[in-house]
Amino acid sequence: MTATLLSGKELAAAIRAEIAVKAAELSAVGVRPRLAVVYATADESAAWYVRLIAKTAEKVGVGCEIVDLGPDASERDVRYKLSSLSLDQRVHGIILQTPLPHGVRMQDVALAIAFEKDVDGANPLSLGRLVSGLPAFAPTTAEAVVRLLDHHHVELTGRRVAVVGRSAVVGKPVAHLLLNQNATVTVCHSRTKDLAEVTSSAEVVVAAVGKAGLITADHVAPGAVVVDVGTIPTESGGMVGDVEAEGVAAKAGALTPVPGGVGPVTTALLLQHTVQAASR
Ligand SMILES: Nc1nc(=O)c2c([nH]1)NC[C@@H]1CN(c3ccc(C(=O)N[C@@H](CCC(=O)O)C(=O)O)cc3)C=[N+]21
Repeated sequence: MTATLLSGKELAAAIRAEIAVKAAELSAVGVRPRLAVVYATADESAAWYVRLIAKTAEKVGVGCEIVDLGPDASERDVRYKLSSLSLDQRVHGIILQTPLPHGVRMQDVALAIAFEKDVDGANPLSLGRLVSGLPAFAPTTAEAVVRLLDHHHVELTGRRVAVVGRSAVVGKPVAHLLLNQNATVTVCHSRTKDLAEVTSSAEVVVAAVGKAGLITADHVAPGAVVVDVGTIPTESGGMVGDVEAEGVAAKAGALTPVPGGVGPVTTALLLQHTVQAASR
């Protein structure tokens, strides 16, 4: 048996087409949706992702402002920039890219992102509102996982789902979104004892750790649905996920590819949130 590939390309294209229409409508009444992308790292893959956002934004008629604070930016520098962008009437969405400079913590600086512009759900207030059932933007990667499963008609109600990873940007919010879809969610992490035993008793496994090949065939039940959130750059300039794809594809029922899975949906949702923020 070989797993069905759950592509994210078609869903991402459909979301982009929707955004293009809405962005054009807004531009026609004088509101051009605009996203600010802030980064403060010399990390090559972050710079690559920033360019990808800018390129995609341009294609769908969303303005994009790239702010490079440099890898030596202080907490104060980052907060100041996020505060001024929050006050800037022309900017509707703000994303602060990771990784951040040494000693700068996302939860501290993201408080400076106005929550109406917090299109990647980074402000602790957004996460709190989300969990409380109040309107808020979810972190795009977490939302992309649930949207992709829905697009491929993967039922979540009553299903056992194992989330591997507990970050504030993916693991925790995706666990919450899955819970909202009535899944029974187990969150695993680096201290989980016998990870393979836990994940192989799940019908859906979401891998969101950032360690290449962590999830092998031994970690999944025959026929399970596996979502790979990892995007780890390889030395040859490619990209791999948290899932050892070849082995897992031979055992799982379905698997999201890397690239071409969760990634494109993530970027599309970032722009969709920006258009939603602009239409308010
Ligand atoms: N605050 C914050 N939020 C993020 O969401 C965030 C971040 N920081 N830092 C960096 C990572 C990385 N990330 C990716 C998103 C989409 C693709 C993506 O679309 N990848 C294409 C690759 C296409 C190609 O290889 O050319 C694909 O999967 O098909 C990749 C990586 C979001 N991140």
